[in-house]
Amino acid sequence: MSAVLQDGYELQTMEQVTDSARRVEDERSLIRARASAAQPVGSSDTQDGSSRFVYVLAFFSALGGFLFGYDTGVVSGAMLLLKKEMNLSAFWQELLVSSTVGAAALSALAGGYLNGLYGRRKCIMLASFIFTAGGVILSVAPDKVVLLIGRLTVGLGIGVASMTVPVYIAEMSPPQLRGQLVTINTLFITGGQFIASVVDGVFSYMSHNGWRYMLGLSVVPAVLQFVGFFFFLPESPRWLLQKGYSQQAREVLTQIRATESVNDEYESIQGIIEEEEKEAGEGPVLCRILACASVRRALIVGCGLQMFQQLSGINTVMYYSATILQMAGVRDDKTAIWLSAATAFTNFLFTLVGVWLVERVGRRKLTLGSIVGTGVSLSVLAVGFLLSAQASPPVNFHPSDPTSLNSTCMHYGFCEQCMLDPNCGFCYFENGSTISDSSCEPVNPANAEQAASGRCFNGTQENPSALWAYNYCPTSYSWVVLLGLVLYLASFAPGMGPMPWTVNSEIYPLWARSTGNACSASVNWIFNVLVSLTFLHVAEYLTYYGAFFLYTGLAVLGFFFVLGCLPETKGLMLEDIETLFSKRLCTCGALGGEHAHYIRPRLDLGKLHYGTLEPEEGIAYISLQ
Ligand SMILES: O[C@H]1[C@H](O)[C@@H](O)[C@H](O)[C@@H](O)[C@H]1O
Repeated sequence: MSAVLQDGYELQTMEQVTDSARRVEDERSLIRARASAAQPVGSSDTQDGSSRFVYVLAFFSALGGFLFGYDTGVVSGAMLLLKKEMNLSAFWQELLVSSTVGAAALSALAGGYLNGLYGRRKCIMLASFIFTAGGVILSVAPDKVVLLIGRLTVGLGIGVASMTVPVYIAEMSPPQLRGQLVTINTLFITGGQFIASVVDGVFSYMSHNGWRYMLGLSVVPAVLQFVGFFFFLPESPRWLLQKGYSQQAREVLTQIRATESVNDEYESIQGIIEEEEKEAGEGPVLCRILACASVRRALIVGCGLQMFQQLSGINTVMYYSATILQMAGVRDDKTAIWLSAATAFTNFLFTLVGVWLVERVGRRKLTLGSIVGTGVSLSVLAVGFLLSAQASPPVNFHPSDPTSLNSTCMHYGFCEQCMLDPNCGFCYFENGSTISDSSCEPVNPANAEQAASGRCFNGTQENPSALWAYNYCPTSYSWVVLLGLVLYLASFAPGMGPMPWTVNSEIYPLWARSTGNACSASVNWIFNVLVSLTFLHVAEYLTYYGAFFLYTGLAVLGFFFVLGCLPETKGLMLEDIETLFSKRLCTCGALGGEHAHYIRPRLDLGKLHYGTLEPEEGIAYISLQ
């Protein structure tokens, strides 16, 4: 028999095949036994003690998530005040917003290295120290350069926290609670975003120095986290064992499980670490990850999930919610700020649904359901924008103001074209649903909430009932867009929001965990900055509905990615999860004795399938589930 071996196939004798098959079955029974041994929460005193402590631990760790949400969310409200007080150009505004996200992308990568070297606890303390320093710098900043330094500092903290906290919580949690506890971190992210929008609302009434409070308040949770970790919270036993601190590791395990009988768990972690050490190759961890097929697969799944999370447009939708609400008829600025807080609250509320569902339905079903809903609601948003564009009111008044005459705004015949040009806005009168005397006029460069001059310029407003629409057009289809927004948050927040973080915290073996999470977190930040920076340009070229149809298409791609690649990790011990991505051998009993078989596992629909191929007979996939 001639054999052509392809990548991923191994030539085996029947004896080896049978032996491997037995090993696979043994391991799988062990996993099942461990999973079923995991009792429901609070079923005994020990479990009560253990879960109480891990909940406290998750709370202090997730303050890192809160700061991530707060610092990324608070800036939009602070910018409204800052741009007036510091006279910031559009370039500086953009710089102050995106510098934080850019710094987070870089420091998430560096965080991987620091995590491996100094452990999870020290990295979380480092992040809270950086957050504190950043908050102080921002609240006392005398000028825009110091503000930039503060925003960069805060970004460094966010990056380290975003990759360390999920790993720490995952490593401390018992398997049956892990998904829920790690998802609490995302709940805190969205909670931080919500509190930030409330703080923005409250301090927006304080036109002088209000931004100092908005940006500086983050110091409070940062100090709380530092103190909590300094005095009470232990290092991860997995990291301790990996570094050879076995006695400490056993003590921490005993403390967090609230029981003396941690032998099984301790030995199982130790066994895996020893095995990993034997197999560990040489060179930088990233090269070893890329060279090892199973971990490489996990990395692709982890980075892909983070990429699709951002490509499905969450931050655009959140950022754009104020405009969507204005389209729906909210005219007053202050009301729009409070309604944006309502959007952030909806995101938070539905993340809570995710915390409740993750251990009930599992990561895979939750992510799949969520991405389907996300895609559908993105298309509802797109249709809403399309209908609004088609019914876009015409420009029928050409004011004789000299500023308008010199501007390109004068050339637009419909509101739709006018609002897609960032330099123009739509000025009109409304009588019931009738729009009259509408014009396209240049926006005031110092304040987009009014025109540069004429009827919609607040300074010399000739007619106070003239309305000004910047970035949107008055439409009677706003309810479709509003429906799309609510549907979007309700479907994105329970799954696509938290699952990329949760799944990443569990899919890598210990030796690759810090680096794997560092890479996937920075993919998240890179795509975050990419999507938010390109949104307005994409909308200019494709219009708003085009941009949202594009996001719909990306969500469809994301669906197939999740469908084909994401296995279920619910209930498994961290040490067992790697096997979901690894090449395994098994045999089909019917195959003949002296035959050699090409064997390759494949991940399909979340179940593991092991394939045996006899050259004459083709591939036969058998499922062990
Ligand atoms: O998981 C979070 C969450 O969904 C936030 O609302 C979003 O702003 C972040 O970008 C994301 O990573």
